[in-house]
Amino acid sequence: MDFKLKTNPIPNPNDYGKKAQIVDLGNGSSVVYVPKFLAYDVSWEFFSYLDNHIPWTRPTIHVFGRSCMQPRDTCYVASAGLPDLIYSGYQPRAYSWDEFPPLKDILDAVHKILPGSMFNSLLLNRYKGGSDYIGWHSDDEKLYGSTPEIASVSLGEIRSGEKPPLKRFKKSRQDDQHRFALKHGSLLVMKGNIQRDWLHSVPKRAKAETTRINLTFRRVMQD
Ligand SMILES: O=C(O)CCC(=O)C(=O)O
Ligand SMILES: [Fe+2]
Repeated sequence: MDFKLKTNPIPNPNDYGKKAQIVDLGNGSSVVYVPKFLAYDVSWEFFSYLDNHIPWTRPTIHVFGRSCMQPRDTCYVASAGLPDLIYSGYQPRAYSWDEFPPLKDILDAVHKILPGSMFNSLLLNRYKGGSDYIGWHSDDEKLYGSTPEIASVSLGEIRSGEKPPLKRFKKSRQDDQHRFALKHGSLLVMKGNIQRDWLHSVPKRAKAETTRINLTFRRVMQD
């Protein structure tokens, strides 16, 4: 008897509709990068809408037993009725998609390029220059399940710091690190075991002077 997998585990970059780069990180982790996901001008329109209309906050978070101000602005959008998101001792208020119609347009574009995806929440980050950052972490909160797919759209300044922004958990040899320069209008998708086995970050970068906005679309599991 012959068996054939229902889906091809190694997707063809053309399946993503636009020129995509697929990086297999081993052990069931991979990254898909689509540099020209959104058109350049449209991306700037989204950027200025989000920069001006999102109710950005810079909350106090709690890490390693200390309180500190989160080193970037943030906002959380989620469908009604989902379990609350809590990270670093902070529970962001969940805004509704209806309050920010352009976010629904970006969500539609993400759903279209990733058939079968059903994102229901979005964490937005705004880095107002090179000293704003996000430290090494993984998005391994239980509410996303064990192998979440997370789709990340970047707008504005490219932040490709000196340090690679993805490293394997325990080992951190140079060849176990990967760096992506996330372009204006690009999409990066983290897949499979990546939140279990890898860390990612956007390091400080002295040379970055302008603002970068990042949107991470996630699916909160419902019981
Ligand atoms: O800004 C980015 O590219 C990453 C954001 C991120 O990792 C997060 O919000 O969990
Ligand atoms: Fe993250």
